[in-house]
Amino acid sequence: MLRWLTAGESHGPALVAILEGLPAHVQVTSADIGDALARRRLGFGRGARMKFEADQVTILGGVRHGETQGGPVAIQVGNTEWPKWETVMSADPVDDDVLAGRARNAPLTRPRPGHADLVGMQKYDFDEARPILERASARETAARVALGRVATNFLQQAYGITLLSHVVELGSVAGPADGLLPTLDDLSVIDDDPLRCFDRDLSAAMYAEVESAQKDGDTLGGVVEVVVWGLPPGLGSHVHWDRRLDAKLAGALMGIQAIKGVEVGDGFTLARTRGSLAHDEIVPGADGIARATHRAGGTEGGMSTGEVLRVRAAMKPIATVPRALRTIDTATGEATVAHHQRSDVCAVPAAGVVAEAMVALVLAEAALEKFGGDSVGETRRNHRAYLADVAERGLRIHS
Ligand SMILES: Cc1cc2nc3c(=O)[nH]c(=O)nc-3n(C[C@H](O)[C@H](O)[C@H](O)COP(=O)(O)O)c2cc1C
Ligand SMILES: C=C(O[C@@H]1CC(C(=O)O)=C[C@@H](OP(=O)(O)O)[C@H]1O)C(=O)O
Repeated sequence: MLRWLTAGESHGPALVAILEGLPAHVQVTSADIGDALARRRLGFGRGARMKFEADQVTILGGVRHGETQGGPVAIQVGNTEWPKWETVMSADPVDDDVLAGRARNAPLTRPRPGHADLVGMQKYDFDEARPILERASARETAARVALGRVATNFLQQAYGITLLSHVVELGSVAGPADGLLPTLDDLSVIDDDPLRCFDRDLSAAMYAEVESAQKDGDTLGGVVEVVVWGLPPGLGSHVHWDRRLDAKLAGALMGIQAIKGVEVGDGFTLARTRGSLAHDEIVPGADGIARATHRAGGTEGGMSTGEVLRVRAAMKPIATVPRALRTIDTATGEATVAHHQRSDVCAVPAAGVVAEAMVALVLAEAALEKFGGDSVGETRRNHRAYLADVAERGLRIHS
């Protein structure tokens, strides 16, 4: 079983992340994790913090000389701004008079609509939003991306599975039509574009959309797609709801801050399509069983089909709108506008990188459930033996 946890606040000293259940001999370095975090920091329309946030990576355990050892992998991602926040966010008690001298410590009593602020204050018995927003902040996604990179290395090294995300919609700019199956070559160039869109014309329109929102003091959401190549058939299961791969992917993607909708394959479009045009017919391929189309997005019956997997996540617009939204001051009960300092105008490309991480973690868990193994070599052998058996039974997938 693969388990993972993160801890830490947005303006605390660091985020920490633990991944437990990974086999020995996964090759991973702090430079790999640093690269993944750098991809998450990119994007057009991100706020001031992303320009200086350095994501200082330290692997604290589970890896020796660039290889996992079979024990839990622990990673720390340091927050560059910590010295400025040390008093306000100190874990140990701080004298009231010292705290009072800190501008950042003004109680946040104007909860921001669209954030966890108000309901968090109600639920956790706080008179201000600071303790809520610190943990609710998407800063935490840096820790998930760190873990996701370890899972991505594992998937690649053990089974030859590769995955990438791209932005398919941004604000009112709609991307590639449903059913389009981007190739690894299409998406390999995506890291050259901070908006992570592989269509140059669309990307240009997306830049204009962000600039226009920025000018208007507004924010944007969008839709990202994660595409996975090289999956074997049979990850997940049809036998019980909580073993379905599509359900696990949807849960993991919805678990990202600000994600409000998930689609597998052509998802919502399929609901508006007649059955004769909605499914992927099974046809003979040159070297195995093939599909005439790719509408299902690579799962049937809660299991990976062995086709390319496609999952989409819809992100709501950033909730800290510069043209501040109405709220109340909870200290006085009076109408006012929400607290606003700096924030992103658009974080959709970053959400795509986070979505990759979540998909990688879910797939790593599902693959280990299917193939087991305490070392990369062992799980690789099990995977190969399964694929050989499927082929022997005349059920090989066309590649
Ligand atoms: C990568 C990423 C960056 C984000 N940056 C911001 C931001 O700068 N300002 C903001 O208000 N919300 C930002 N968000 C979204 C908030 O964290 C999110 O709206 C908040 O947690 C409430 O959403 P929820 O209702 O889905 O939890 C970001 C989300 C992601 C995934
Ligand atoms: C720090 C990150 O994103 C932050 C997510 C975020 C939010 O409210 O979710 C608000 C902003 O943080 P701050 O309030 O410190 O400016 C973003 O910069 C990050 O992605 O690493």
